[in-house]
Amino acid sequence: MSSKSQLAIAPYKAEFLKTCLEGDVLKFGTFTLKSKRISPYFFNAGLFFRADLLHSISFAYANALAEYAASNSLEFDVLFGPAYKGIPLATAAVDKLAAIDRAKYGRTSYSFNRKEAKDHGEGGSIVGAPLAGQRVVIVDDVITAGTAIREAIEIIKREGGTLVGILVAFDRQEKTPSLTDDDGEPRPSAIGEVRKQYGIPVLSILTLDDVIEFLKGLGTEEDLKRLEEYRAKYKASD
Ligand SMILES: O=P(O)(O)OC[C@H]1O[C@H](OP(=O)(O)OP(=O)(O)O)[C@H](O)[C@@H]1O
Ligand SMILES: O=C(O)c1cc(=O)[nH]c(=O)[nH]1
Repeated sequence: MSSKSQLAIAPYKAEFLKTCLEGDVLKFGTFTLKSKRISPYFFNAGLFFRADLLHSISFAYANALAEYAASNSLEFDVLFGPAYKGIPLATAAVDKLAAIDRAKYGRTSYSFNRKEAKDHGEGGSIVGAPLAGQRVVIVDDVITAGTAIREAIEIIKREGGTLVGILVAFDRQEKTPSLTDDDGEPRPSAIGEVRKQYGIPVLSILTLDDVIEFLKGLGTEEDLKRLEEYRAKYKASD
């Protein structure tokens, strides 16, 4: 890999991106998204199952959150991981927060939803910390059209929690879908809309722009070209 491409983005991002590429978390090809868009790349956080990969992503989450919290006086009680892929991410991130600063984060908790409510035993649809009266940060993998994040926001509201922030590994920086999807009209991203609507920080470790910068000069011209074409088609206006 050339040092030129690695210098184009922050070193901690380049490090995380290399881990994603080595673990096949970030792949190039042809993928159908939840929004039905056809994408030339896919970020599969389900592949952070190996100890070293989970360690890498959960530290990246915890560092990003702790740094933002320190410089912006953000306070939170619970990390909420939407089912399914958000579950191990939020759980591991809470553990790393305590490793970074036990005095500050030792009592920070995790919580997640069941996709189907359980009607026996302890019942209910939330596992982990109850959300009522708590300041909650959503920890998830990717935001594309924002459907999953809006579902998570509704769950937190319903359970009586207060949403204070969102942290994702990857911001695809795509405009929100319209009825015809490819209508050529400028629109903001789902992240931009959520930021505006709720007035909360939405943080991401990596963006599509970061990946494109990183790939420049790496000799993967075909992937780079397809990513740039996709960005031109779906790039959000914010
Ligand atoms: O912004 P959106 O267009 O909603 O798409 C992004 C979401 O879609 C996927 O989750 P999915 O709901 O497929 O569930 P999973 O975690 O069980 O894979 C992915 O993990 C993101 O959370
Ligand atoms: O939009 C999606 O469905 C999506 C995109 C992506 O890169 N990764 C993922 O898990 N889901």
